[in-house]
Amino acid sequence: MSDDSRPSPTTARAEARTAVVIPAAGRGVRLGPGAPKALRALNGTPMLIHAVRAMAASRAVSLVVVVAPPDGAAEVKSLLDAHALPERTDFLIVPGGAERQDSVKLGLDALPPEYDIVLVHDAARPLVPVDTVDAVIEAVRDGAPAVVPALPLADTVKEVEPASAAGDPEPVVATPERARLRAVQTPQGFDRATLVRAHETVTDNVTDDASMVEQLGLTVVVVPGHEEAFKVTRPLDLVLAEAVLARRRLNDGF
Ligand SMILES: Nc1ccn([C@@H]2O[C@H](COP(=O)(O)OP(=O)(O)OP(=O)(O)O)[C@@H](O)[C@H]2O)c(=O)n1
Ligand SMILES: C[C@](O)(CO)[C@H](O)COP(=O)(O)O
Repeated sequence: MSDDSRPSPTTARAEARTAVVIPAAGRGVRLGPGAPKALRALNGTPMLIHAVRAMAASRAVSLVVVVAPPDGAAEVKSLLDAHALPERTDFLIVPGGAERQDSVKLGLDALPPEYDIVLVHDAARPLVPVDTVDAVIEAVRDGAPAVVPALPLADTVKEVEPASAAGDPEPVVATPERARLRAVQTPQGFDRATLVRAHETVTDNVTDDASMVEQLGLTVVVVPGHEEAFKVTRPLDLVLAEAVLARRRLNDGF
């Protein structure tokens, strides 16, 4: 017997609630000595707070799970309490793990059952514009199991045979066709059940969540990324991030 009052799968996805997991437990070794990267300041405000605000700026996001440095959950709670954040958004804080993948899994494990769409967003990408966040959510709502924002590359990329010892030469093995390559950013968006299955199934070391979904044999959809969604990885990235914030302040007229 059919039940016409039951929502179709497409309608159900369009109405699904969205949560964001923000892995913020990394040390930031490539940025140099100092506090864990997510807690370092950009124009006086911790990078993590910028990232949380970037996610909470989307009206579709009703929960943000911050995955804190393993011994830093109390500090992260104090930071969230001390900064203005949208009241419509709920927050959870969980301690992170040894690798990014472990931290994302710990964040996923903390999600309440009512969230069917999950975004995973690096604290290290504090300046992603809300339009990019919304485009990712929209594509998941439209039915994609996994969505990544991405940009074409400016550099030519070479595949090399990695040196076995420091200083050894690294012969080039191949030059992939640049027009077919994309630099992938976050937030990456997922149907929750798919992302949970990917984290339960894939044990290889991977550098992003979408590649785990690829390993399940599912299609990952690309939407346009944004230059301001770059990852703060090395010291020069801090200079760029502060310049972007200064330009935004000028454009906003304060
Ligand atoms: N064990 C880890 C490692 C990384 N991350 C998070 O994953 C995101 C992307 O990682 P990356 O930029 O590599 O950060 P770090 O691991 O801190 O950087 P590095 O590799 O230079 O130490 C960051 O927001 C980082 O805090 C995490 O939550 N848990
Ligand atoms: C997830 C990611 O930001 C996509 O580009 C990236 O792979 C993270 O890499 P990292 O080495 O953990 O910074």
